[in-house]
Amino acid sequence: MPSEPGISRIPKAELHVHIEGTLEPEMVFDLAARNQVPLAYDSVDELRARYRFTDLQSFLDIYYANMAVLRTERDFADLASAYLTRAAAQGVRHAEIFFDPQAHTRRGVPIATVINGLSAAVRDAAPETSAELILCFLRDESAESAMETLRAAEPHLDQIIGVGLDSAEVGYPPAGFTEVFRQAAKLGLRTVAHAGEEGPPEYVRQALDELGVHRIDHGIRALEDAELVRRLRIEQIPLTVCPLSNVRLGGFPDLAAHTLPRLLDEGLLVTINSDDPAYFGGYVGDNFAAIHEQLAIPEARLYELATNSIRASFLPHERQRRLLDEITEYAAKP
Ligand SMILES: Nc1ncnc2[nH]cnc12
Ligand SMILES: [Zn+2]
Repeated sequence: MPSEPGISRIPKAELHVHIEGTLEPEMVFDLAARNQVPLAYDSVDELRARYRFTDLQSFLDIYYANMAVLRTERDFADLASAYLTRAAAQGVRHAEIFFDPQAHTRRGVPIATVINGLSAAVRDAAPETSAELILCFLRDESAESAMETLRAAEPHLDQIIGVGLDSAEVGYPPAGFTEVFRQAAKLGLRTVAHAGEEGPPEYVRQALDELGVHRIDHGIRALEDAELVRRLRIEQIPLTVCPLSNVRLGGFPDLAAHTLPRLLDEGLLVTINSDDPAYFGGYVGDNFAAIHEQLAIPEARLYELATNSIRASFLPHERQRRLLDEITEYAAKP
Protein backbone atom coordinates (compact mmCIF):
# COMPACT_ATOMS: atom_id res chain seq x y z
CA MET A 1 0.00 0.00 0.00
CA PRO A 2 1.54 3.36 -0.96
CA SER A 3 1.93 5.67 2.01
CA GLU A 4 -0.07 8.90 2.29
CA PRO A 5 2.26 11.75 1.35
CA GLY A 6 0.55 13.93 3.98
CA ILE A 7 1.78 11.65 6.77
CA SER A 8 5.41 11.54 5.73
CA ARG A 9 5.50 15.33 5.30
CA ILE A 10 4.27 16.34 8.75
CA PRO A 11 6.56 19.22 9.87
CA LYS A 12 9.08 17.90 12.36
CA ALA A 13 12.64 17.87 13.67
CA GLU A 14 14.98 14.96 13.17
CA LEU A 15 17.18 14.42 16.23
CA HIS A 16 18.84 11.09 15.49
CA VAL A 17 20.48 10.71 12.11
CA HIS A 18 24.11 9.75 11.45
CA ILE A 19 25.28 11.69 8.41
CA GLU A 20 27.49 8.76 7.37
CA GLY A 21 24.35 6.60 7.52
CA THR A 22 22.79 8.74 4.78
CA LEU A 23 25.48 7.66 2.29
CA GLU A 24 23.34 6.02 -0.40
CA PRO A 25 24.88 3.17 -2.46
CA GLU A 26 24.78 5.36 -5.59
CA MET A 27 26.84 7.99 -3.81
CA VAL A 28 29.32 5.34 -2.61
CA PHE A 29 29.98 4.58 -6.29
CA ASP A 30 30.07 8.24 -7.37
CA LEU A 31 32.55 9.22 -4.65
CA ALA A 32 34.66 6.09 -5.20
CA ALA A 33 35.04 7.12 -8.86
CA ARG A 34 35.76 10.75 -7.97
CA ASN A 35 38.41 9.83 -5.40
CA GLN A 36 39.73 6.69 -7.08
CA VAL A 37 38.90 4.48 -4.13
CA PRO A 38 38.67 0.76 -5.01
CA LEU A 39 35.42 -0.95 -3.98
CA ALA A 40 34.81 -4.60 -3.12
CA TYR A 41 31.56 -4.61 -5.15
CA ASP A 42 30.90 -4.41 -8.89
CA SER A 43 27.56 -2.62 -8.78
CA VAL A 44 25.11 -0.63 -6.68
CA ASP A 45 22.79 -3.65 -6.64
CA GLU A 46 25.56 -5.91 -5.39
CA LEU A 47 26.33 -3.45 -2.57
CA ARG A 48 22.68 -3.06 -1.65
CA ALA A 49 22.30 -6.83 -1.55
CA ARG A 50 24.76 -6.86 1.38
CA TYR A 51 22.40 -4.77 3.50
CA ARG A 52 21.00 -7.72 5.44
CA PHE A 53 21.96 -7.25 9.04
CA THR A 54 21.67 -9.56 12.01
CA ASP A 55 22.64 -7.06 14.71
CA LEU A 56 24.31 -3.69 15.24
CA GLN A 57 27.86 -4.94 14.62
CA SER A 58 26.97 -6.57 11.29
CA PHE A 59 25.72 -3.16 10.16
CA LEU A 60 28.65 -1.18 11.60
CA ASP A 61 31.14 -3.32 9.66
CA ILE A 62 29.74 -2.21 6.31
CA TYR A 63 28.92 1.33 7.53
CA TYR A 64 32.58 1.97 8.41
CA ALA A 65 33.87 0.23 5.26
CA ASN A 66 31.73 2.42 2.97
CA MET A 67 33.04 5.61 4.56
CA ALA A 68 36.40 5.05 2.86
CA VAL A 69 35.02 6.97 -0.13
CA LEU A 70 34.62 10.19 1.90
CA ARG A 71 37.84 12.11 1.51
CA THR A 72 37.46 15.83 0.84
CA GLU A 73 35.54 18.78 2.23
CA ARG A 74 33.40 18.69 -0.92
CA ASP A 75 32.51 15.01 -0.28
CA PHE A 76 31.25 15.82 3.22
CA ALA A 77 29.37 18.87 1.94
CA ASP A 78 27.72 16.83 -0.86
CA LEU A 79 26.74 14.11 1.60
CA ALA A 80 25.08 16.55 4.01
CA SER A 81 23.40 18.54 1.21
CA ALA A 82 21.87 15.36 -0.21
CA TYR A 83 20.54 14.43 3.23
CA LEU A 84 19.11 17.90 3.89
CA THR A 85 17.33 17.92 0.52
CA ARG A 86 15.75 14.52 1.14
CA ALA A 87 14.86 15.39 4.72
CA ALA A 88 13.22 18.69 3.67
CA ALA A 89 11.05 16.75 1.19
CA GLN A 90 9.83 14.67 4.16
CA GLY A 91 8.84 17.62 6.33
CA VAL A 92 12.06 18.07 8.31
CA ARG A 93 12.32 21.72 9.38
CA HIS A 94 15.28 21.17 11.67
CA ALA A 95 17.90 18.41 11.95
CA GLU A 96 20.46 17.70 14.67
CA ILE A 97 22.96 15.61 12.76
CA PHE A 98 25.48 13.15 14.22
CA PHE A 99 28.90 12.67 12.72
CA ASP A 100 31.73 10.27 13.68
CA PRO A 101 35.04 12.15 13.37
CA GLN A 102 37.18 9.26 14.62
CA ALA A 103 35.96 7.10 11.74
CA HIS A 104 37.58 9.63 9.43
CA THR A 105 40.64 10.83 11.36
CA ARG A 106 41.78 7.21 11.88
CA ARG A 107 42.05 6.86 8.09
CA GLY A 108 43.91 10.13 7.69
CA VAL A 109 41.13 12.65 6.99
CA PRO A 110 41.64 15.77 9.14
CA ILE A 111 38.80 16.70 11.49
CA ALA A 112 38.73 20.20 9.94
CA THR A 113 37.90 18.65 6.54
CA VAL A 114 34.95 16.79 8.05
CA ILE A 115 33.55 19.69 10.08
CA ASN A 116 34.08 22.39 7.45
CA GLY A 117 32.46 20.25 4.74
CA LEU A 118 29.41 19.41 6.85
CA SER A 119 29.04 23.01 8.07
CA ALA A 120 29.10 24.37 4.52
CA ALA A 121 26.05 22.23 3.68
CA VAL A 122 24.29 23.22 6.90
CA ARG A 123 24.83 26.92 6.10
CA ASP A 124 23.54 26.50 2.54
CA ALA A 125 20.35 24.71 3.67
CA ALA A 126 19.22 27.42 6.07
CA PRO A 127 16.71 28.95 6.62
CA GLU A 128 14.24 26.44 5.05
CA THR A 129 15.79 23.58 6.98
CA SER A 130 17.92 24.56 9.93
CA ALA A 131 20.52 22.11 11.12
CA GLU A 132 23.11 21.62 13.85
CA LEU A 133 26.00 19.17 14.17
CA ILE A 134 26.59 16.75 17.05
CA LEU A 135 30.05 15.22 17.30
CA CYS A 136 29.86 11.57 18.40
CA PHE A 137 32.60 9.67 20.17
CA LEU A 138 33.00 6.03 19.18
CA ARG A 139 32.49 4.05 22.39
CA ASP A 140 34.51 1.10 21.05
CA GLU A 141 37.53 3.41 20.87
CA SER A 142 39.29 4.50 24.08
CA ALA A 143 38.29 7.36 26.38
CA GLU A 144 41.71 8.89 25.60
CA SER A 145 40.89 8.90 21.90
CA ALA A 146 37.56 10.59 22.70
CA MET A 147 39.35 13.28 24.72
CA GLU A 148 41.88 13.84 21.91
CA THR A 149 38.98 14.19 19.48
CA LEU A 150 37.28 16.78 21.68
CA ARG A 151 40.55 18.73 21.88
CA ALA A 152 40.96 18.58 18.11
CA ALA A 153 37.40 19.90 17.74
CA GLU A 154 37.96 22.90 20.04
CA PRO A 155 38.82 25.33 17.21
CA HIS A 156 35.43 24.40 15.68
CA LEU A 157 33.18 24.79 18.70
CA ASP A 158 31.08 27.41 16.94
CA GLN A 159 30.24 24.75 14.30
CA ILE A 160 28.90 22.09 16.67
CA ILE A 161 26.09 22.14 19.20
CA GLY A 162 26.84 19.04 21.19
CA VAL A 163 28.50 15.69 21.66
CA GLY A 164 27.12 12.15 21.57
CA LEU A 165 28.23 8.55 22.05
CA ASP A 166 27.70 5.82 19.47
CA SER A 167 29.05 2.65 17.78
CA ALA A 168 29.09 -0.88 19.27
CA GLU A 169 27.23 -0.70 22.58
CA VAL A 170 27.39 -3.98 24.51
CA GLY A 171 30.62 -4.17 26.52
CA TYR A 172 31.21 -0.40 26.26
CA PRO A 173 29.26 1.21 29.12
CA PRO A 174 28.77 4.99 29.19
CA ALA A 175 30.61 5.37 32.50
CA GLY A 176 33.93 5.00 30.65
CA PHE A 177 33.33 8.41 29.07
CA THR A 178 32.41 10.46 32.15
CA GLU A 179 35.48 12.69 31.97
CA VAL A 180 35.13 13.65 28.30
CA PHE A 181 31.41 14.40 28.71
CA ARG A 182 32.18 16.57 31.76
CA GLN A 183 34.74 18.48 29.69
CA ALA A 184 32.30 18.88 26.79
CA ALA A 185 29.65 20.30 29.15
CA LYS A 186 32.25 22.74 30.53
CA LEU A 187 32.84 23.92 26.97
CA GLY A 188 29.11 24.72 26.70
CA LEU A 189 28.18 21.72 24.53
CA ARG A 190 24.88 19.81 24.85
CA THR A 191 25.14 16.08 25.48
CA VAL A 192 23.30 13.00 24.23
CA ALA A 193 24.21 9.29 24.16
CA HIS A 194 23.09 6.08 22.51
CA ALA A 195 21.95 3.75 25.28
CA GLY A 196 19.52 0.85 25.54
CA GLU A 197 19.64 0.05 21.82
CA GLU A 198 21.26 -3.35 22.35
CA GLY A 199 22.67 -2.60 25.81
CA PRO A 200 20.87 -3.08 29.15
CA PRO A 201 18.80 -0.50 31.11
CA GLU A 202 21.86 0.05 33.34
CA TYR A 203 23.55 1.80 30.40
CA VAL A 204 20.62 4.22 30.16
CA ARG A 205 20.96 4.96 33.87
CA GLN A 206 24.72 5.54 33.48
CA ALA A 207 24.17 7.88 30.53
CA LEU A 208 21.86 9.96 32.74
CA ASP A 209 23.82 9.83 36.00
CA GLU A 210 27.43 9.71 34.83
CA LEU A 211 27.27 11.58 31.52
CA GLY A 212 24.37 13.91 32.44
CA VAL A 213 22.86 13.67 28.97
CA HIS A 214 19.87 15.74 27.80
CA ARG A 215 18.48 12.96 25.59
CA ILE A 216 18.81 9.19 25.22
CA ASP A 217 19.29 7.87 21.70
CA HIS A 218 17.13 4.73 21.26
CA GLY A 219 16.49 3.76 24.91
CA ILE A 220 14.09 0.99 23.89
CA ARG A 221 15.48 -1.52 26.41
CA ALA A 222 14.57 0.87 29.24
CA LEU A 223 11.18 -0.89 29.22
CA GLU A 224 12.81 -3.84 30.97
CA ASP A 225 13.22 -1.74 34.14
CA ALA A 226 10.03 -0.29 35.67
CA GLU A 227 11.89 2.08 38.00
CA LEU A 228 13.85 3.52 35.08
CA VAL A 229 10.66 3.96 33.04
CA ARG A 230 9.13 5.88 35.98
CA ARG A 231 12.15 8.17 36.06
CA LEU A 232 12.13 8.76 32.29
CA ARG A 233 8.43 9.67 32.56
CA ILE A 234 8.77 11.96 35.58
CA GLU A 235 11.84 13.77 34.21
CA GLN A 236 10.42 13.70 30.65
CA ILE A 237 13.77 12.70 29.23
CA PRO A 238 13.50 12.53 25.45
CA LEU A 239 14.08 9.19 23.72
CA THR A 240 15.06 9.36 20.05
CA VAL A 241 13.49 6.14 18.81
CA CYS A 242 14.29 4.74 15.33
CA PRO A 243 11.64 2.14 14.40
CA LEU A 244 12.90 0.94 10.99
CA SER A 245 16.45 0.76 12.34
CA ASN A 246 15.38 -1.38 15.30
CA VAL A 247 13.72 -3.89 12.96
CA ARG A 248 16.60 -3.99 10.45
CA LEU A 249 19.14 -4.58 13.26
CA GLY A 250 17.14 -7.47 14.69
CA GLY A 251 15.66 -5.79 17.77
CA PHE A 252 12.17 -6.87 16.67
CA PRO A 253 11.10 -9.48 14.11
CA ASP A 254 8.92 -6.91 12.33
CA LEU A 255 7.48 -3.45 12.86
CA ALA A 256 4.21 -4.83 14.23
CA ALA A 257 6.24 -6.25 17.15
CA HIS A 258 7.90 -2.91 18.02
CA THR A 259 7.33 -1.66 21.60
CA LEU A 260 6.72 1.94 20.49
CA PRO A 261 3.04 1.73 21.61
CA ARG A 262 4.19 0.70 25.09
CA LEU A 263 6.69 3.57 25.27
CA LEU A 264 3.85 5.95 24.40
CA ASP A 265 1.40 4.35 26.83
CA GLU A 266 4.02 4.82 29.58
CA GLY A 267 3.88 8.58 28.94
CA LEU A 268 7.48 8.88 27.74
CA LEU A 269 8.73 11.75 25.60
CA VAL A 270 9.31 9.79 22.40
CA THR A 271 10.54 11.17 19.08
CA ILE A 272 10.73 9.29 15.75
CA ASN A 273 13.92 9.28 13.69
CA SER A 274 15.71 7.48 10.86
CA ASP A 275 19.18 6.65 12.34
CA ASP A 276 20.92 5.46 9.13
CA PRO A 277 18.30 5.88 6.40
CA ALA A 278 20.48 4.77 3.47
CA TYR A 279 20.80 1.37 5.16
CA PHE A 280 17.48 0.83 6.92
CA GLY A 281 14.90 1.40 4.23
CA GLY A 282 13.67 4.91 4.85
CA TYR A 283 14.09 8.52 5.90
CA VAL A 284 12.24 10.02 8.85
CA GLY A 285 8.98 10.63 6.97
CA ASP A 286 9.06 6.99 5.88
CA ASN A 287 9.39 6.02 9.56
CA PHE A 288 6.26 8.09 10.34
CA ALA A 289 4.37 6.42 7.48
CA ALA A 290 5.54 2.95 8.54
CA ILE A 291 4.45 3.27 12.19
CA HIS A 292 1.07 4.60 11.01
CA GLU A 293 0.51 1.76 8.55
CA GLN A 294 2.18 -1.20 10.21
CA LEU A 295 1.90 -0.35 13.90
CA ALA A 296 -1.49 1.40 13.76
CA ILE A 297 -0.21 4.59 15.40
CA PRO A 298 -3.14 6.97 14.83
CA GLU A 299 -2.69 10.26 13.02
CA ALA A 300 -3.28 12.32 16.18
CA ARG A 301 -0.35 10.50 17.82
CA LEU A 302 1.88 11.29 14.83
CA TYR A 303 1.29 15.01 15.46
CA GLU A 304 2.21 14.48 19.12
CA LEU A 305 5.41 12.74 18.05
CA ALA A 306 6.25 15.62 15.71
CA THR A 307 5.54 18.09 18.54
CA ASN A 308 7.83 16.10 20.84
CA SER A 309 10.63 16.35 18.27
CA ILE A 310 10.47 20.15 18.39
CA ARG A 311 10.31 20.28 22.20
CA ALA A 312 13.20 17.83 22.56
CA SER A 313 15.39 19.78 20.12
CA PHE A 314 18.13 22.23 21.05
CA LEU A 315 16.36 25.01 19.12
CA PRO A 316 15.80 28.38 20.79
CA HIS A 317 12.30 28.85 22.23
CA GLU A 318 11.13 31.36 19.66
CA ARG A 319 11.83 29.02 16.72
CA GLN A 320 10.30 26.11 18.63
CA ARG A 321 7.10 28.17 19.02
CA ARG A 322 6.93 28.90 15.30
CA LEU A 323 7.44 25.26 14.36
CA LEU A 324 4.84 24.10 16.88
CA ASP A 325 2.38 26.54 15.28
CA GLU A 326 3.26 25.10 11.89
CA ILE A 327 2.43 21.58 13.09
CA THR A 328 -0.91 22.77 14.48
CA GLU A 329 -1.77 24.43 11.15
CA TYR A 330 -0.73 21.34 9.20
CA ALA A 331 -2.89 19.11 11.42
CA ALA A 332 -5.91 21.38 10.90
CA LYS A 333 -5.76 21.21 7.09
CA PRO A 334 -8.41 18.99 5.48
N1 LIG B 1 22.28 2.54 15.26
C1 LIG B 1 23.50 2.88 15.67
N2 LIG B 1 23.89 2.55 16.92
C2 LIG B 1 25.10 2.87 17.35
N3 LIG B 1 26.02 3.49 16.61
C3 LIG B 1 25.67 3.84 15.37
N4 LIG B 1 26.38 4.47 14.41
C4 LIG B 1 25.58 4.58 13.33
N5 LIG B 1 24.39 4.00 13.57
C5 LIG B 1 24.42 3.54 14.84
ZN1 LIG C 1 22.11 5.97 16.03
